Amino acid sequence: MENQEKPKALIVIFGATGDLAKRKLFPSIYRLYQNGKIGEDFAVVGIGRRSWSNELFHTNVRNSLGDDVSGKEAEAFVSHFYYHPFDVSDSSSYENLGTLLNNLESEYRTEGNRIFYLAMAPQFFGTIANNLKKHNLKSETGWSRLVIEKPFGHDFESAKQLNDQITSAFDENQIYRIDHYLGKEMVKNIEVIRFANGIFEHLWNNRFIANVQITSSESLGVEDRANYYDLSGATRDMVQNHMLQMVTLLAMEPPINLNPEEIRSEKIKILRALRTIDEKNIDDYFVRGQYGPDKMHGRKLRGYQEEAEELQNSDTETYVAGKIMIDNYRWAGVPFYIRTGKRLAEKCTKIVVEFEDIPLNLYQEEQSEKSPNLLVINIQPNEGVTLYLNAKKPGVSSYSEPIKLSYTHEAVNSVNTPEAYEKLLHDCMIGDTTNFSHWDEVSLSWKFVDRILNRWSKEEPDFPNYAAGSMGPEEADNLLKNDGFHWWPVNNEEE
Ligand SMILES: NC(=O)C1=CN([C@@H]2O[C@H](COP(=O)(O)OP(=O)(O)OC[C@H]3O[C@@H](n4cnc5c(N)ncnc54)[C@H](OP(=O)(O)O)[C@@H]3O)[C@@H](O)[C@H]2O)C=CC1
Ligand SMILES: O=C1O[C@H](COP(=O)(O)O)[C@@H](O)[C@H](O)[C@H]1O
Repeated sequence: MENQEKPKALIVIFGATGDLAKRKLFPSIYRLYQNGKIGEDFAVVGIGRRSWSNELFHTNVRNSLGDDVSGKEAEAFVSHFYYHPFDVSDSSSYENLGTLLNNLESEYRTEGNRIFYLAMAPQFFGTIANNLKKHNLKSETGWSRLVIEKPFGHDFESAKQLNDQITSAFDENQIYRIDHYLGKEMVKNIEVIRFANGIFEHLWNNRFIANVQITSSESLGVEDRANYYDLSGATRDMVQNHMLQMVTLLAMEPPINLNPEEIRSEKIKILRALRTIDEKNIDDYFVRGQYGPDKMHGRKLRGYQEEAEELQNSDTETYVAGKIMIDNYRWAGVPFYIRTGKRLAEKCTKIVVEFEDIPLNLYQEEQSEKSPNLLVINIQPNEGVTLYLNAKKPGVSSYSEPIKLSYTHEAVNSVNTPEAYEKLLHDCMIGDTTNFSHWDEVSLSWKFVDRILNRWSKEEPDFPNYAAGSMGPEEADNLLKNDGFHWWPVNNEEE
């Protein structure tokens, strides 16, 4: 990792006329610029097929920054952007790109550092990587980094093929596979909460933790991504990457230091310890769902199959819940429940760690009710941590009631925490690979979800099976009920 106060680089965005560039990449680069995380020594080259001029590119970049951004600073920012149209499958066009990069490199004093950001469909990743190598566009004087967007493959086999293609042109340590959950402030905080607090770390094992629940619910439906999503589904879209990454951070052993390699090696051990579920037993561990129509917040909502013509009769899952077992010394017997889905009651990502209850609570009014201690890590939209304890009800009663100790991240810092992409782009510029997925993580997580998907591909589901605006199918509740647990509410008002 370089110790650069204001890293210098040429950022080449393949897919600069697309949605991701507009919604995430340009605004993130702007915030790095505005916050002084990067100085004037950078330039961005945007690539797409559209025959845009530099001026039109500038207008689009400026518009992507929102209405509040205008004036001299916005103009100074967009002046660093250059549009260079070509079809990425046309090998001859890369020569011209090379000339442009060399010219900009001296103009912007970027010391030969180059980021190639592939914000395009994955079928182009291999072609682009090969052409960059073939036409000597990898830097000779500085560093070169290849940033790859998801999805990284469709299953283990296709991910491996893709990996073979890109690693024939770039070394593993030059490849930055984005998982934007790893850039979220509270996901990064998991490690700190665990390893910087004795009261948690000493209890963080199967003697004191009854179960862990990770929910990432979305109120939005498939929106305009039907083409992508219908081939993907919730398991590939969310479980293979974001959900399993959160499981590894919650379950890993303390690293010996904070080097990316050490942290990664602990995460990989967890992925290797995930219980291999026999295909015939998948239904005991995983539940899939697809939303049907319903009303939410007064709006009449369509079911998934009515969202677009090509989705009629689709059997793609828009919801997954699962019980993940980690068969190692620390976690033997502790279920990690995950659930994620579209068109659920609300947008929320939250982790609930349920501690083992005491054998007898003399202060519990209703003995049949359990009131275990909970540690809740709020990832979004609220950011913070809440610890649920039991304390005496005020007044003459000697019964206990749950109370909560809450820390709200935003309120304390009184500024918005950096957006995930902003953080990850900066990490890439300083060469910090901690928050990117290594091939070993990607391959192990594909192998894990492939078993589930294989099993499901052999049986037609009875879809739709949950109403838009609900919290998913009933079977997902049964997963926990069978173990004597229930999902703790994720209602944002709760915290
Ligand atoms: N959008 C999002 O929120 C997210 C997207 N992603 C991933 O990011 C990547 C990009 O997604 P998104 O921006 O939504 O996609 P879009 O369809 O909006 O954009 C695709 C881009 O690729 C360019 N392109 C396509 N074919 C060629 C070609 N042959 N030569 C040169 N340029 C080409 C298009 O430019 P033109 O049309 O001008 O040729 C456009 O800029 C995908 O891998 C997606 O899965 C990941 C997470 C979230
Ligand atoms: O990667 C993805 O994530 C988003 C959810 O991200 P969040 O930061 O809003 O929680 C999801 O909507 C999308 O389908 C998926 O591709």
